[in-house]
Amino acid sequence: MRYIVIGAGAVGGAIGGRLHQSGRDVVLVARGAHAAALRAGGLRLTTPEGRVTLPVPVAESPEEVAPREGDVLILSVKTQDTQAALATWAEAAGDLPLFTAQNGVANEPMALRHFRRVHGVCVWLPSQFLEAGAVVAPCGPLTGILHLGRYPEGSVEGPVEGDETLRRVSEDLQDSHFGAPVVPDVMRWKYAKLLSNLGNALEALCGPVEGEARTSLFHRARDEGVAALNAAGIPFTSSEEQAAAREGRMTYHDIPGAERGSSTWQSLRRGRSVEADWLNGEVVLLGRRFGVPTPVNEALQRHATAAAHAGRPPGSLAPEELGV
Ligand SMILES: NC(=O)C1=CN([C@@H]2O[C@H](COP(=O)(O)OP(=O)(O)OC[C@H]3O[C@@H](n4cnc5c(N)ncnc54)[C@H](OP(=O)(O)O)[C@@H]3O)[C@@H](O)[C@H]2O)C=CC1
Ligand SMILES: CC(C)(CO)C(=O)C(=O)O
Repeated sequence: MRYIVIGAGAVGGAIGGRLHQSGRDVVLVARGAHAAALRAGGLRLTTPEGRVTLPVPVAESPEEVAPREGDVLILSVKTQDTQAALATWAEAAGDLPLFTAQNGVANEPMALRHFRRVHGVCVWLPSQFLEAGAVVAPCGPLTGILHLGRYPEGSVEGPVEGDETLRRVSEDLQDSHFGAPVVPDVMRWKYAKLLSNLGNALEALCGPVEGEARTSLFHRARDEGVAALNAAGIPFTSSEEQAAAREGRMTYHDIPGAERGSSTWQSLRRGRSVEADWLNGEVVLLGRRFGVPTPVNEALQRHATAAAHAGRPPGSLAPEELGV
């Protein structure tokens, strides 16, 4: 089995790097200065165990990878880049299985337009990509926990337990410093994760979610998300269920010299576009469809997107300036 990791940034670099370290066949697909740095000097992966340089093969296009029978695609671009990546890879990938190692809940239906065999991944994997060629994955003993499941759930190919691809990918990940439970309801996990990611834009705009003003804004954004999911009849795992899955298995370690911030914070820090339309924007969409007011998520979506367009760095807004 060869893993083609499309979008080898924070999450893709950590997953691809760990799989490579455990002897799996991996190709990292990257672009721009990051691709050049990976080719020139390998992937510099920092974990609580230290920093290693991994000579993982790198590619920039399907032609260079030449996908073949037995390959598995892992999609780990931000959601705003999903459609373009799917369109680039679908033809060359044929009937190969695709795993969506991404936040939000919009990637799986997008992927299903192009790929028959789609597997959702709920990604608990704090990781940083701030410098070309370098990824930091600060958690241990597990680097991350990746719940895996078929999309759509209960699809035509029989019970999830009999899915050979899921079983093998789960085994490979578990040999590579990840928890990787196969679940029959991966979207239930992903909707719960979406609720926690409603704080990403807030942290990127206003700084860490601490202190009265920012904590209260996060709770309001989350409450709107819960109300929208309930109104839409969408199930999500409870905080207790999620905490039990992670219990003592993933502790955040301070890595000297490494900055800390969510994936959206990192996007602003690197001057890139943000994922807010697909995180806060998912709640806004559901709110509009099911009659639930979502003013805090609307403000976070709007301000985060504007900050990215204007090239503003993280932390440029006071909580009061959100106007909610
Ligand atoms: N970072 C984290 O801690 C976590 C992130 N996630 C989720 O994981 C997903 C990925 O996030 P993250 O790893 O942070 O994102 P990153 O921005 O770190 O990595 C994505 C990489 O994909 C590259 N890319 C985009 N499109 C293409 C393409 N068509 N071909 C090749 N490369 C491409 C980007 O390039 P460029 O830089 O040029 O745009 C970037 O290098 C998101 O959904 C995020 O929310 C989930 C849990 C934790
Ligand atoms: C909340 C966090 C850091 C956890 O992995 C994340 O999902 C992100 O940065 O997008």
